[in-house]
Amino acid sequence: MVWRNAFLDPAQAGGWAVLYSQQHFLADSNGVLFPRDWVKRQDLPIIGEQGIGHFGEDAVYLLQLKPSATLEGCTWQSLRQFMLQGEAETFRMLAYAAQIGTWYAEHRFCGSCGAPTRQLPGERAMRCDSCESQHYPRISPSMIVLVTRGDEILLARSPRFVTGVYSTLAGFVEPGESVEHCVAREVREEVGVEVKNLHYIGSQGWPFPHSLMLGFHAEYAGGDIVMQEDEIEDARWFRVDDLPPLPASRSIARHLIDLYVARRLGLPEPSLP
Ligand SMILES: NC(=O)c1ccc[n+]([C@@H]2O[C@H](COP(=O)([O-])OP(=O)(O)OC[C@H]3O[C@@H](n4cnc5c(N)ncnc54)[C@H](O)[C@@H]3O)[C@@H](O)[C@H]2O)c1
Ligand SMILES: [Mg+2]
Ligand SMILES: [Zn+2]
Repeated sequence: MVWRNAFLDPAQAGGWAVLYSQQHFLADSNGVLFPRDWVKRQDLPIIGEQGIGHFGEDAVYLLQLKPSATLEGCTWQSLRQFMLQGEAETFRMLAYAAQIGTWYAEHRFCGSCGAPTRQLPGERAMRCDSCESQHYPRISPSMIVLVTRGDEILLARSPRFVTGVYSTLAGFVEPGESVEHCVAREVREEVGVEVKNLHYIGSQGWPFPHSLMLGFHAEYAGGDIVMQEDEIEDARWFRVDDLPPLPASRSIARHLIDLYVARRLGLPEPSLP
């Protein structure tokens, strides 16, 4: 089944609902989709409602709930869990739903003047009538890069990672800089080395909570590894045939690594998930 984003009017009855709060979805043994009209009879603390798209032929709505909400036979499951183990199209749907939920939760009041906002009909925007501003879903561009040196790749560990896992370097683009500049700056800040010959590989929406990852390969150009305090716990060069535990297979971090390794070892190239 294929997921497609769409703007649906919540005034329409019927369809299916995903039940969302703070990066979690209610799920039972049948999954995350519940008959919407039935859900609305369950006396749940609903904060907001959005029509978000179609899963196959079915209309899907996002019901934003208070975190205290409970539904018999259901448990709250994290978006990260669906990224790690869920079916691909279901994860795409939930990734979109979570970002719409985050946007809605963070823009119920105007950031400029503090007045309550209202949702514009027909557009994914929160409107402040008091100061006439509009607030759209926020997307945070971030670079992610695999630094390479022939048969070696530079991987690092953040203290936040699962024990033993090493990954590529990543960081948020700052206002006014290009993504290319961000790659060079973040690599310098996090591991102290210089890079050259950037190659853009591809991008990935990353809903934790609203990053857009822009992925690169870059060649090592000089410098010794100097780790950034607090951010980087360890960073080293690894040979492509002797790698540590790597990030989740659905991440662009993993794709950048797998792609480079495949090219070096003459294996078939993987495609971006
Ligand atoms: N999909 C993937 O494969 C993959 C892999 C690694 C990182 N990521 C994502 O890349 C993003 C950036 O990576 P990072 O954590 O190394 O970033 P980073 O190196 O820029 O440092 C993180 C710090 O940036 C600050 N920050 C948080 N949100 C921000 C924002 N919207 N704009 C600017 N600064 C912000 C915070 O102080 C945070 O501790 C994160 O969202 C992370 O989840 C995705
Ligand atoms: Mg970083
Ligand atoms: Zn306002």
